[in-house]
Amino acid sequence: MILVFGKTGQVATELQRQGHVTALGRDAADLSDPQACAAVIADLKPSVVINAAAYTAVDKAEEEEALAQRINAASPGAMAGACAHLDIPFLHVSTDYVFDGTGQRAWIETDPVAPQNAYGRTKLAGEEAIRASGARHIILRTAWVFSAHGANFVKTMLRLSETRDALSVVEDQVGGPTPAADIAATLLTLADAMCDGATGGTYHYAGEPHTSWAGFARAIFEQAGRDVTVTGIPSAEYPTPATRPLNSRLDCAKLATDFGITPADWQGGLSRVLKELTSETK
Ligand SMILES: NC(=O)C1=CN([C@@H]2O[C@H](COP(=O)(O)OP(=O)(O)OC[C@H]3O[C@@H](n4cnc5c(N)ncnc54)[C@H](OP(=O)(O)O)[C@@H]3O)[C@@H](O)[C@H]2O)C=CC1
Ligand SMILES: Cc1cn([C@H]2C[C@H](O)[C@@H](COP(=O)(O)OP(=O)(O)O[C@H]3O[C@@H](C)C(=O)[C@@H](O)[C@H]3O)O2)c(=O)[nH]c1=O
Ligand SMILES: [Mg+2]
Repeated sequence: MILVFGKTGQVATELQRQGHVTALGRDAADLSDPQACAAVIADLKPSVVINAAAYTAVDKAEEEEALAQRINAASPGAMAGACAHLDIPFLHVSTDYVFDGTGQRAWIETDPVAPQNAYGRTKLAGEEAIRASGARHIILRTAWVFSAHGANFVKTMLRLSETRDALSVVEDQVGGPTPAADIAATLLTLADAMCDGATGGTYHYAGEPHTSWAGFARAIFEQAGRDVTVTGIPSAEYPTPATRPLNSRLDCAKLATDFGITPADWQGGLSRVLKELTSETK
């Protein structure tokens, strides 16, 4: 049995579509309660666990860091501990926001981390708790996740285009938008490999080609056929409670070398997500 924490989120939804998984929502496992998360693993005795739940509200985390820390660090740590006890692999999703965003080069897995906001600090603490647990694990760092479900930048842009014909979007934050469907497929492949005895570790997986949020917005409006003018602005002109890293590029070569998994094609993924959204006549 593949046990998934998370049911309604972007990655959790795609995992349920693509894999034969048992997905636990907040009602079955609340990540603000680490002991309850560990107990459910001990109880169900799955063959592998994937954690696709997290506190992902980046700005709100600035005010709720203690809660975000329980959800993003204490609970994944407790889950990993329970997996170590059962001797089963644990797969977890982390973020580009563990990096400080300096430089232009794509980050490799061993680069120094230095999160710039509360969400990033809690996600980094989650990584550290998992590594300390003794569980055989994969920490898959990804970035800029989008899908037809849940809250994401694509859906925000489409919503804004209903009432606006011009938008200002930051152009100095650069990264790789990543379709949730590709993350789910990658996690399922990695879960198999881990069950077959792969060593695991920390890996980067994101979409290519790299672009800015402004570039991503332009691609969204172009593919969706919406006539919205996007003006690229520096981050300083779009103040938010949480500071975002400027350089979010993730180097995904290690995943290709060890597992033959290449970066996601976000432009193709965007086309599929837009089709799905139109077929739902949203
Ligand atoms: N979104 C992004 O751009 C990125 C995400 N990631 C990481 O990828 C992973 C998946 O993210 P994504 O699919 O986008 O997440 P979403 O924001 O789409 O969904 C978050 C999920 O976590 C659940 N959740 C939140 N709090 C709790 C709680 N206390 N107890 C139980 N469940 C809870 C939510 O359930 P509910 O519906 O009940 O609130 C929801 O299912 C996360 O680890 C995230 O940090 C990494 C990089 C980028
Ligand atoms: C709506 C809007 C946003 N922006 C900017 C703000 C921000 O810098 C950028 C993206 O906005 P978002 O709020 O979608 O970004 P954010 O919620 O920070 O997205 C992040 O979520 C977490 C969970 C991650 O792990 C990251 O990889 C990343 O995907 O666009 C504009 O410049 N103009 C706009 O009109
Ligand atoms: Mg957001």
